[in-house]
Amino acid sequence: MSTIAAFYGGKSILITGATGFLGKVLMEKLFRTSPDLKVIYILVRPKAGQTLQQRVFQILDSKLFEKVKEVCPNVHEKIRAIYADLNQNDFAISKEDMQELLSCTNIIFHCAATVRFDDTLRHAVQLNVTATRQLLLMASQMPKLEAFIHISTAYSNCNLKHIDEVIYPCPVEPKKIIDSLEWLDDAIIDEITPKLIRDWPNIYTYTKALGEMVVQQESRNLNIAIIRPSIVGATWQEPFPGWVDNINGPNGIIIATGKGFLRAIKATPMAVADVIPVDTVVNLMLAVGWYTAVHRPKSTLVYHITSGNMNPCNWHKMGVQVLATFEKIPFERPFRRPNANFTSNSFTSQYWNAVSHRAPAIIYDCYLRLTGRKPRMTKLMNRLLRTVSMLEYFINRSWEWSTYNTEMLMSELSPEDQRVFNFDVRQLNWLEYIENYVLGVKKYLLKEDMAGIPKAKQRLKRSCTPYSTL
Ligand SMILES: CCCCCCCCCCCCCCCCCCCCCCCCCCCCCC(=O)SCCNC(=O)CCNC(=O)[C@H](O)C(C)(C)COP(=O)(O)OP(=O)(O)OC[C@H]1O[C@@H](n2cnc3c(N)ncnc32)[C@H](O)[C@@H]1OP(=O)(O)O
Ligand SMILES: NC(=O)C1=CN([C@@H]2O[C@H](COP(=O)(O)OP(=O)(O)OC[C@H]3O[C@@H](n4cnc5c(N)ncnc54)[C@H](OP(=O)(O)O)[C@@H]3O)[C@@H](O)[C@H]2O)C=CC1
Repeated sequence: MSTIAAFYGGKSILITGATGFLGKVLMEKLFRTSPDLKVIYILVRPKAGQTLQQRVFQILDSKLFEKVKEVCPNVHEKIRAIYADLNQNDFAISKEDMQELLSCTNIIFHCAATVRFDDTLRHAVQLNVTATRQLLLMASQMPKLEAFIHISTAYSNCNLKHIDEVIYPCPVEPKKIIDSLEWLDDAIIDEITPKLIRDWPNIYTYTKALGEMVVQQESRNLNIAIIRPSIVGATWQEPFPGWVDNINGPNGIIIATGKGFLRAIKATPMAVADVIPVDTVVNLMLAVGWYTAVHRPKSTLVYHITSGNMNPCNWHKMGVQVLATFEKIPFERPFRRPNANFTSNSFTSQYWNAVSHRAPAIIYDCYLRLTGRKPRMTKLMNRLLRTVSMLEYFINRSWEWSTYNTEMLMSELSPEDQRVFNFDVRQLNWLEYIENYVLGVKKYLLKEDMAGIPKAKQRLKRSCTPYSTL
């Protein structure tokens, strides 16, 4: 019997960000391995015209939760969706709900965040910093709380090259930033933002670093741990390979390349592609929740969950494998045949953007106009190139993350727990993983029918562009 699975039995668990990519996989694994848990409270806001209940039903009715319904048929009764908006004071949680949360919660997993690179400083601070502080304050009023697990990112200190499992101080105190945002107007905030974020590449990574400082400062006598995943990718094994549900990180790039929109990218082929499967991250989270509650380390431990130092893969290898998979499993109705070039400097990058991206888009828009349709390709291409330019920072550098705490935890687990909550990334076969990843993007993101593969392959054969120049 798994000690970790048994630990979550009978527990009341609070998850923020449960409707997000990581949150859904976390809930799935919890219900599948500990169906006797008492309740999972999730803080949810209504969205896109859907009520909280509709959002919960949509998640539970998805393919991701198919196995859960077999092992935990009453899963609907075990999720308690609580209306909450982390942008508001007290999260706008009703008095009764707050009372229940405060008196019953045993474990907190804080996943909610804005992960947009271009968010405003005001909004990103509110969600990634102030809301974390607010949640810690709530946690300090929970008599039954055993552990508070905060999800950060391995890139919160990406202004450093070697990153240890410690909390690094930020140049300006989070409290000072929170206070000043209260009275500064938006125009001034925009002006001072570059000065504040200094050598961080974007507001997201900067505010995640501030969030960690807040965790350190407000930890009081709580049992807290911080988890820092690198680039979170599709599931590796559980509940099935290749599950993915948003266009963040590599996912949008895979789509744009597979559909033939993106054909060149400024990337360093030998830079480490530090992708980590989402189920690996979730397994570590659950192991950390157990360890923090049971062993109560004296200080806040930080755990890196990255692939680079244990089982490195580089962007070249990834690119080649992604392209090879497109040949076996092509996407439907591509704009052009998928192809990819790494460019090494800004000049060649601009050249390829003009020749391989903007010019074909303009020509295609002329064709659309001439046939009486609305032009759209130039706009789409411009947005794609803007997105790619924001990701470039991360595909042209390598980082070293130390993983002492993560390895220590692995050695503390029983053989059964190491199997059920496997976060040993050394066992990952990249070629197999990437193929399943691309297949998952096709199935779960693009919702393309696998029956269409032979036809898509025939089309690809007829097109004459050389396949890969990577
Ligand atoms: C095992 C997999 C390996 C993958 C390897 C890929 C190989 C692919 C192909 C082969 C060869 C080609 C060369 C390969 C070279 C390697 C390239 C790989 C790139 C991988 C880069 C990953 C870097 C991630 C870095 C992460 C660091 C921190 C990690 C974290 O902690 S948190 C999670 C990260 N957060 C995000 O990813 C959010 C980023 N997104 C944003 O901030 C915003 O979306 C935005 C970029 C600012 C754009 O905002 P907009 O206002 O314009 O609006 P919107 O969000 O609605 O999107 C607009 C349009 O842009 C499209 N789009 C959005 N995101 C992406 C994306 N990641 N890639 C492509 N396109 C994207 C979106 O579809 C919209 O399109 P439209 O509606 O048609 O206009
Ligand atoms: N994905 C990645 O590559 C990586 C992610 N991380 C970290 O992992 C965590 C989870 O990320 P991920 O799942 O990918 O992100 P998602 O964007 O998929 O999910 C974000 C979650 O936060 C919730 N949220 C955002 N704003 C609010 C709000 N005002 N009130 C209530 N809930 C809100 C979202 O709810 P809603 O559905 O209503 O929008 C959603 O559930 C984050 O802390 C992120 O920094 C770290 C490293 C890499």
